[in-house]
Amino acid sequence: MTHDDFKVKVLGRAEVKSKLTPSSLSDGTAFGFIENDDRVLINTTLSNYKQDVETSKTPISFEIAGPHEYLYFNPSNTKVAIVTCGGLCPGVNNVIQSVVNQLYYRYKVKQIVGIRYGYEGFIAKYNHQEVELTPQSVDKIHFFGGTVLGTSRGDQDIVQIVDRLSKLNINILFCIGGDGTLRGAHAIHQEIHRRNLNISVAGIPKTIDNDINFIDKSFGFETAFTIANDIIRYAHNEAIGAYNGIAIVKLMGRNSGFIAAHAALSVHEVNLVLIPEMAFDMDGSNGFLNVLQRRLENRHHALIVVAEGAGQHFFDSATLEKDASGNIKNKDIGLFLKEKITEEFEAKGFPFVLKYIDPSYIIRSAPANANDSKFCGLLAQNAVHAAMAGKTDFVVGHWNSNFTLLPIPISVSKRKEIDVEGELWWNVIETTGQPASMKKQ
Ligand SMILES: Nc1ncnc2c1ncn2[C@@H]1O[C@H](COP(=O)(O)OP(=O)(O)OP(=O)(O)O)[C@@H](O)[C@H]1O
Ligand SMILES: O=P(O)(O)OC[C@H]1O[C@](O)(CO)[C@@H](O)[C@@H]1O
Ligand SMILES: [Mg+2]
Repeated sequence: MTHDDFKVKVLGRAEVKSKLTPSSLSDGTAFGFIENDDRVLINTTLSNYKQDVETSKTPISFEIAGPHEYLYFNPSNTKVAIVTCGGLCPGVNNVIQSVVNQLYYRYKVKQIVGIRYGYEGFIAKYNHQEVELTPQSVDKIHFFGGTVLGTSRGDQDIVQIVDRLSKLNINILFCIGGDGTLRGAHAIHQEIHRRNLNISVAGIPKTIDNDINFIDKSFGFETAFTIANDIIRYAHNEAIGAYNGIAIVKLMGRNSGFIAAHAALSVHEVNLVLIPEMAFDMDGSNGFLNVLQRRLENRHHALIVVAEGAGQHFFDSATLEKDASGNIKNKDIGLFLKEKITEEFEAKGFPFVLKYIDPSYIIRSAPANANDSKFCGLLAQNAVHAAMAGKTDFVVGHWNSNFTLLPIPISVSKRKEIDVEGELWWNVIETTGQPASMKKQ
């Protein structure tokens, strides 16, 4: 990838160049506006910088988000739609509320509609009616988990979506969702572009899995692993309460193990973490079962955290099922581990007590915690700034302490995963004391 791949698109030249009133203090000091060439480096190490200088390469960087002085849209006749798609995630209502408030109070945009139940809300056959959104109607929604607009999975016809956007005279569409939603947003943008329409499409990254590329964290992730933290601590009590007690906690994380890794790092009592990115064997002297048995022989209890996407290689790939959006439905690795441990230890006459805990949706249907609430508000404000300036096909992100804007295709070009040779995974290994590899010898 080159520097140019990271350039955010802007809609064609604006007819009306409205100006944003600066945020200023009574002494006239104004909060600065952002210029299009304000950027943050992807890699800030000195060695990387020297290498770029030596090879005369323009380093890869992201556009910094923030208020632009010149607006593409004229607030008095701008109409905005907001849609939420994919699985629930803490903070969706905070984002909806902050988008509405920022548009209404900062930009004086008064026409805002919510699309019901994800992308299917655009499709006539479902007969979902748009709802008007005002600061009054979204007042207090941030106290609740879920999404007041409703959500859905499943492919929808992009042509019909853009027909509906045109019919409603929408100028800006905010798509709140994960990688699937962002792919959908890009497809909508392409159809808008094909028809030469002036509609901006903005993405706001929602996923507890934290698997969106080039974004250091998605909203909801932190709340999800914080809730998991409590559950793991309680599971530890189950493990230590019995001789050779084993507690297994399965956590969401379809393809990436960030929730499991961060939850384990935040608890410190976890002995084994299994994630999708790490291949492991059941048998053999270094395999999972023997590692677990040695742990029990030494300490007489074991706390295991397993991400739902771990160990999928143990299941027959011919029986794989997909959800309505085409995402692979993982088989239950927690139950599989329970069965394998039971089989092995019973056959050996090795005493144990096993509790399997699957908190499932509980970690994602709760309201956002304080840090996520703050993060949601700032992501939303920055998405509004960029969209009002005419940016399109972008997702608002966060990198190296800055809010950023990324072209959507870049953000979905690859799923973000844990590098098992990188710092985060080594932190997990050092904190848990688990072997670096659980592969057969
Ligand atoms: N390539 C695509 N083109 C058009 N629409 C898409 C595309 N990929 C996904 N979508 C649509 O985006 C919506 C959300 O996708 P999906 O169910 O995968 O959730 P997500 O946004 O990835 O969130 P989660 O993190 O919960 O999985 C669905 O309606 C899906 O059909
Ligand atoms: O059962 P659902 O709602 O399709 O979603 C489950 C998936 O959604 C996620 O929570 C991501 O949103 C994954 O961790 C999980 O695999
Ligand atoms: Mg997804």
